[in-house]
Amino acid sequence: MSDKIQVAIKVRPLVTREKDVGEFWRVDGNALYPLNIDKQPSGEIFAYDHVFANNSTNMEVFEKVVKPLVNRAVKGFNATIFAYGQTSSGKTHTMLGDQNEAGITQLAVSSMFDFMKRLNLKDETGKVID
Ligand SMILES: Nc1ncnc2c1ncn2[C@@H]1O[C@H](COP(=O)(O)OP(=O)(O)OP(=O)(O)O)[C@@H](O)[C@H]1O
Repeated sequence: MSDKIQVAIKVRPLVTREKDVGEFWRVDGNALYPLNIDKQPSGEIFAYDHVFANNSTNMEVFEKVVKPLVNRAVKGFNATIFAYGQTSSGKTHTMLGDQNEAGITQLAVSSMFDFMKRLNLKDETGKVID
């Protein structure tokens, strides 16, 4: 990851009220192609560092975007991840997850604890803390 700021888009699945209208976007690689009312590409292209299609999991987002930052953070570098988007775009689902999948916050914290475990840190008696 070379750029200091990276932007990743996660397209969420349609919710019930949107199903009659259908998908608004076609995802291809790291680009989004808006679809017009006939579901044809409108000709515009929006490209980002990463684009995750609507069947992507939070784990995929974590592995691709978050884990490299966690790996740097545990070495002392600063890192920030925030979700930005209009209401109901899926920020909470991505950050916190739901009953079916963990969010990237939980995955990041778990990953940090795994890292600390591998350091075999010892308490004052010399016993490895697990
Ligand atoms: N990947 C996903 N799979 C299934 N459902 C999803 C997914 N992402 C979002 N949703 C659903 O879409 C709806 C809106 O998502 P969410 O509440 O995360 O949006 P939000 O951006 O946090 O909204 P707000 O800004 O209004 O709080 C919710 O019903 C959520 O369960």
